[in-house]
Amino acid sequence: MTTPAFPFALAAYDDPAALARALAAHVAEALRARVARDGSASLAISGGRTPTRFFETLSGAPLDWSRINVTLVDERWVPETSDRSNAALVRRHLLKGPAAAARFVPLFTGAPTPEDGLADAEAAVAALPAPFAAVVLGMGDDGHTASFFPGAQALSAAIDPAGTARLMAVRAEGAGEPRITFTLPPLVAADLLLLHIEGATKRAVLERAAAGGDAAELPIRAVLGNAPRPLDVLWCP
Ligand SMILES: O=C(O)[C@H](O)[C@@H](O)[C@H](O)[C@H](O)COP(=O)(O)O
Repeated sequence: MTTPAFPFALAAYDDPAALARALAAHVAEALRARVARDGSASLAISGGRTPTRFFETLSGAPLDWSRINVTLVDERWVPETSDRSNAALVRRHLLKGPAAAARFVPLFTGAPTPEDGLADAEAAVAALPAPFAAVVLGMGDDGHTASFFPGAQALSAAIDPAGTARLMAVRAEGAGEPRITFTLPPLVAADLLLLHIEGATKRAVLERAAAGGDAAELPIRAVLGNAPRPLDVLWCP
């Protein structure tokens, strides 16, 4: 067996419920540790279809949620009335029960475009305790993570490990609507950085990415190649 260009550590679970329990336990532990150390903590989570069960499980975690800030790794530039809104997903599935006490910092500002809203969104996230205690990434079948989409004009700036912008507006064919995303540096600086993927297709994409090649083709490579240690991946069929 050849060593992959970008090593990662994969934990495989039997089913989505077992994965969600393990993921929620890891994230809760990272949040608890940061609250104990600093008095507050922040968490950045992904939207899309995969994380719903994880959100539901985490919402019941016995944490001092009033000390926890929650934001999104990326957001589609739509209001919360849209069924494409990641913020709406977080409100519906995470910010309830004990987790209703968390402070949520959405990325959508109501401005007409993400370029117009960028400064206000930057100001909102600048107030978050940094670095993130935990970041949970997802991945699309095209190898995008956060809003690092193949073919996006902003891609090389968004995944520049030496970049200084925290947020960036992104437009890409595969993205649907315009988006706003955290850039690579604040994401890989998290105390705990996890990738949550489900299904054989995504696992195959991850393995192809890890074998090496250009991040412009499979942007998840930017995370695999710049994470401070082999990326922790939670997977189930
Ligand atoms: O807003 C988004 O779309 C996400 O934050 C995105 O990066 C997501 O994690 C992947 O697209 C996977 O999405 P699925 O879970 O729907 O496959």
